[in-house]
Amino acid sequence: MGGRVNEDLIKERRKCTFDIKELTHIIDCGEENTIKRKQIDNYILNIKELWDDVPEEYLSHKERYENAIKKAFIVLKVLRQLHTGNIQITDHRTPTNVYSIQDGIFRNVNPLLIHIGLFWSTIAAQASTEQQAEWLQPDSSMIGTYVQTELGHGSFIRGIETTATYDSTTDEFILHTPRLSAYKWWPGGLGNTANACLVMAQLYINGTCHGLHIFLAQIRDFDTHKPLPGIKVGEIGPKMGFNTADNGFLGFDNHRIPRTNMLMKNVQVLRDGTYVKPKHDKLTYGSMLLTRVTLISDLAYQLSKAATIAVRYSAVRRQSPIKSNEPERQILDFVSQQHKLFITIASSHVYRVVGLWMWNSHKRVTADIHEGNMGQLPELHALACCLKAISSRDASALVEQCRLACGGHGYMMASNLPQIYAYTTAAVTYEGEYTVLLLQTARYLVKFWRLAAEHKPLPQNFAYFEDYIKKNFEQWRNSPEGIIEGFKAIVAGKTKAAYDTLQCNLRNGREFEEAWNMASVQLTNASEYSTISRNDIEALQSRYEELLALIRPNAVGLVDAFDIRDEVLCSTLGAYDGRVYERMMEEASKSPLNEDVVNESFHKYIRPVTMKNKL
Ligand SMILES: CC/C=C\C/C=C\C/C=C\CCCC(=O)SCCNC(=O)CCNC(=O)[C@H](O)C(C)(C)COP(=O)(O)OP(=O)(O)OC[C@H]1O[C@@H](n2cnc3c(N)ncnc32)[C@H](O)[C@@H]1OP(=O)(O)O
Ligand SMILES: Cc1cc2nc3c(=O)[nH]c(=O)nc-3n(C[C@H](O)[C@H](O)[C@H](O)COP(=O)(O)OP(=O)(O)OC[C@H]3O[C@@H](n4cnc5c(N)ncnc54)[C@H](O)[C@@H]3O)c2cc1C
Repeated sequence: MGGRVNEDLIKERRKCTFDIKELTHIIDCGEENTIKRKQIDNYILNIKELWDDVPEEYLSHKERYENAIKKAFIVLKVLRQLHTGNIQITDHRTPTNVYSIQDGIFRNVNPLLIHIGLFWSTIAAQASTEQQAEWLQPDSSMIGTYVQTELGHGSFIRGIETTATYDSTTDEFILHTPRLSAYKWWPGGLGNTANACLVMAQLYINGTCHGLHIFLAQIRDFDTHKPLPGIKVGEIGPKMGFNTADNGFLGFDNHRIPRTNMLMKNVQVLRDGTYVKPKHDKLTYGSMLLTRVTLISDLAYQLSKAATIAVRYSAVRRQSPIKSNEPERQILDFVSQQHKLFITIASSHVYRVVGLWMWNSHKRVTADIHEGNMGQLPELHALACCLKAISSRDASALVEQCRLACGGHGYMMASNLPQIYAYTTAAVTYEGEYTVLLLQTARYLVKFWRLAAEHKPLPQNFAYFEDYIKKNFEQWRNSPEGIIEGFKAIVAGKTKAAYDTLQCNLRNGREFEEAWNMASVQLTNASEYSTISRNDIEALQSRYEELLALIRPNAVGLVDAFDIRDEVLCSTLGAYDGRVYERMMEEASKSPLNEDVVNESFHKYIRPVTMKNKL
């Protein structure tokens, strides 16, 4: 859309006090990455077939999927060409970042998300060298997904009921779905797209259950795409979001696969049925750990999109004067509006930095595991659980706050904020539900509190537990170090409270698991344990308000630095030129309800009632 840039946005950009490009380079981890990102953006976003004439929302469920598949395979073809041309399409930060432009292409979810993000990465991490050589061919016919959750079990995966029974007479596993609750339910791309999948199932050898293992199973004919005999597969129906992801269901009726289709890097079943144990029995859960880590960066990116839309809109939107004799003000001038928006910008930076740190930690710990050293895995798991839980919860709350900050127009699909919310809030549930993951971290913390309470030696990372017990915490100081001290006091205090409740429940004769359940609200909720006083809080509040005023002139510059193209933002409210009302009118004109001046329902249903006695 041509036309002048909104005057208010021009003024905002003029008064920005820092170099926007420099911040973009910091966000991209270096200028060379910015250049590379822009090249890939240009290359892919210039493909005309990727753009819709009719907005996605006006398509039926089936049309949406078919449209998304068309685009997914255009993108896949391009990615393969880039790969063949030896152009590295992932960067060193996280594998999800370069896929972020896909948010714009699909305005929803790529049906190949799990194929690219989980199927390939699980094979790369958990299949043996020979299996990888066979399955990870760039021109493979396999379109895969990650099939774990069942109708009856998602969080408690030890409860999964699908079985893989070894038949030594034929050297095969028999995959079977024993009852309705054992049907696989949810995997992305499973409904119509995938012809293969990685299945999580209970391994049985000679009547002994060895727990959960991962198996590669072909489910559709590669040529005809028809389900193989013994496979019942389909799509699960419309959802709050993710409607182009064809999440599916799957049942096996004694479906046979070769023994060599079990992922065998960490664990093996030999020809004679001998079971060779893994070095750590949670290595099978490795894909969940990796995805939790990458999600933190992805959620930071979703926050930067929501902030860009809401801040630009708030600079353009004028409503009511502050003083009665003044013109109407930009809504960004209201301090309460700044309070709603600036925290979203800040949180995006926080989770971007933490996500990068976790990504590097994951690389380091994975290299150690490769060398047989599992020592750092529990800490990484505890951190990934907690950070995935709070980043998804924060992101969905803040995206919703941005939507509300755009008033009525934020409720329009054309603002793209409802879609960003639907995408973000799903992450609170998938890949480990919020509370369930917090309880995993609590389990880790309580273990170390027990050591502290029993005055046993603690690792350096938990020395502050001992400080808390010995009341070594200093009084609150308003400085970065002081704030960190304050947070340590909160963690120690809330862990102590939960631990004491747990002990009390145990003393009252409860079994451990029951005592744990009774303490679970304390285990997940923050309590007010702090070194901070009422005066400190007042001082912090006024400092916070000063900071809002300091950030205000740079607000538009800060979101411009995220450097998200209009084609990716997909928002009438957030485009770079700020031509909000023009874009809204143009989008409204695409509504099918504007095709006829008089809709035919008037003649069929309205007129016969309203004109009944007058005809
Ligand atoms: C690259 C990615 C790109 C794109 C992706 C983006 C978007 C994708 C969109 C959608 C994808 C959605 C995919 C899915 O949702 S797949 C399904 C995910 N499902 C889950 O996450 C299930 C959650 N449940 C669990 O993880 C487990 O059931 C559990 C809660 C962890 C409990 O497991 P359990 O076996 O019962 O273990 P516990 O008895 O509780 O603990 C025993 C012991 O093991 C430790 N532990 C648990 N998990 C791990 C792990 N992953 N790694 C290391 N250690 C682990 C646990 O701490 C405990 O240790 P102790 O020392 O205390 O004994
Ligand atoms: C959009 C989307 C995409 C998905 N994609 C995939 C996929 O590709 N592959 C796949 O395998 N799965 C996928 N899933 C499934 C997803 O991983 C599960 O839904 C998720 O792990 C939550 O499990 P659940 O549905 O069993 O929830 P439940 O565990 O039934 O949760 C319901 C409630 O019970 C509580 N609860 C459960 N257990 C405990 C406990 N021990 N202590 C305290 N409270 C508890 C929870 O906190 C929650 O409040 C997807 C889900 C969604 C929404």
